[in-house]
Amino acid sequence: MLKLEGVTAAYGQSPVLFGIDLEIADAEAVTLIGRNGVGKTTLLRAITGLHPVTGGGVRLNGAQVEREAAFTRARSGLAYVPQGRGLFGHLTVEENLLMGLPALSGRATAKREIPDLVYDLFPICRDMAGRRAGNLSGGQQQQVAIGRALVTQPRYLLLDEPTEGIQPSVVQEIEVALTRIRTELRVAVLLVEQYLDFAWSFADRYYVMQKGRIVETGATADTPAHAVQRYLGV
Ligand SMILES: Nc1ncnc2c1ncn2[C@@H]1O[C@H](COP(=O)(O)OP(=O)(O)OP(=O)(O)O)[C@@H](O)[C@H]1O
Repeated sequence: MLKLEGVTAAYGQSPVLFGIDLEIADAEAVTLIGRNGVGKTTLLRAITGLHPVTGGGVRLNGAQVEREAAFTRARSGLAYVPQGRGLFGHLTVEENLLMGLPALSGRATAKREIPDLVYDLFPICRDMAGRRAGNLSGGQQQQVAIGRALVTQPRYLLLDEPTEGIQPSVVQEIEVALTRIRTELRVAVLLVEQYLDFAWSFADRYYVMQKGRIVETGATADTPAHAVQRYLGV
């Protein structure tokens, strides 16, 4: 279980997150939606340790991790795919994938190689292994970025707007892969997403954020997507 309790964060003197409570069970798919600028990216970065919290707690499998460094949290099973994918464009696809391996160094049992499953889920990672990541299409880069996150063998995968700027056929492929990641690998997914149809089709539960606060939560099966559309504007 990943659990946030009253998480607050700020940029300098400006508070951005005001007491966020949120939880994700093992292998659960949860989506976090809200307009631009409400604090979604900051929240993901606070969970991963890339942005400091000013208060509240982040619990990962029962352990308080809000003061732990990002690499420690990665070793404990948190993986993050940032908005814009965060690949190294001048490095090859394979070199980008290998970047995920250091996160395994704390786990004696882990095999320090790219798991076959990454290639199985995203064949592009093998087919384009020697190509510079920067030369791939947006959709291909997104698949490599998720593949790299999986190399760390996470229990929780945090994704920031993976469908942004990606053509619909690739969005579908990504959804199929994410569903397999959940059901076959039993990895929980927290998906920040503006594309509601995708978010609703994928996630079991949702949280809505407004101005740094969670204002609504529920099961996607109980709430039609159009009922939350107003939170995203037109
Ligand atoms: N580096 C920064 N320095 C100062 N303020 C920032 C910084 N990054 C974000 N902010 C501000 O913090 C607030 C939350 O931003 P954040 O990026 O977390 O929102 P978001 O919901 O992810 O939006 P988007 O969908 O546009 O990424 C915004 O008001 C933004 O302007």
